[in-house]
Amino acid sequence: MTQFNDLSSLPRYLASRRSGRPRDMIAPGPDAAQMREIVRMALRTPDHGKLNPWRVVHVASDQRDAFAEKLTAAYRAEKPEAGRLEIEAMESFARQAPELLVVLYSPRESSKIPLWEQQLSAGAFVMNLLHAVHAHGFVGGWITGWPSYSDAVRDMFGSAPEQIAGFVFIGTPGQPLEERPRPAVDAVLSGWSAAGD
Ligand SMILES: Cc1cc2nc3c(=O)[nH]c(=O)nc-3n(C[C@H](O)[C@H](O)[C@H](O)COP(=O)(O)O)c2cc1C
Repeated sequence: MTQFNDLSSLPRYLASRRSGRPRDMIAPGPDAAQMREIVRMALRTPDHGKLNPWRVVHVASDQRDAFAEKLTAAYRAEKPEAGRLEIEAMESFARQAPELLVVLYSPRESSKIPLWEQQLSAGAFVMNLLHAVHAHGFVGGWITGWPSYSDAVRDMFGSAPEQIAGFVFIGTPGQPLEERPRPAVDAVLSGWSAAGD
């Protein structure tokens, strides 16, 4: 059986990294001090121009009901025809897993650094955040879905032109993690051909 997120060495961890499924996560999650340390580690993210075009909002566990209420209201406002199941899915989204960090992409539009590079840095930041979560013995899951693309939801955490890069749910796996198919190295890695053929 594969051991995922093997913390016995850095290469072993990187070779066995696996996200958790937020809806399967149970307590414990990180405490306040661990959460600060997780974010501190994620600050070591490649970032052209030292712009830090990303920031994080922690939704505390006692704020999840309020988030669920606001999320379902935003969903209803955009989709007045939504049925009960869709609304319940939004409620579950807001309440799943012990901890929730919302990562915002905060572009510096006046900078000379292209926005594409700032977006790449935001993605790298979320990946680094996941590594930091796993380094603390927890499991993380990066998800987007409808809430990440709603301006009303974005406005709960930030303001335009910011965008939600992802919801990072954090906890302990409540179910064994399962392997996920990965591409073969040769499907991804090729040698360069100077002739372009
Ligand atoms: C930008 C982004 C958004 C994602 N959104 C979702 C999502 O909404 N729902 C989901 O099930 N997985 C989503 N994923 C995939 C998971 O985060 C995760 O990568 C996937 O389940 C595979 O697990 P792994 O990280 O162990 O490879 C997203 C990944 C990325 C990079």
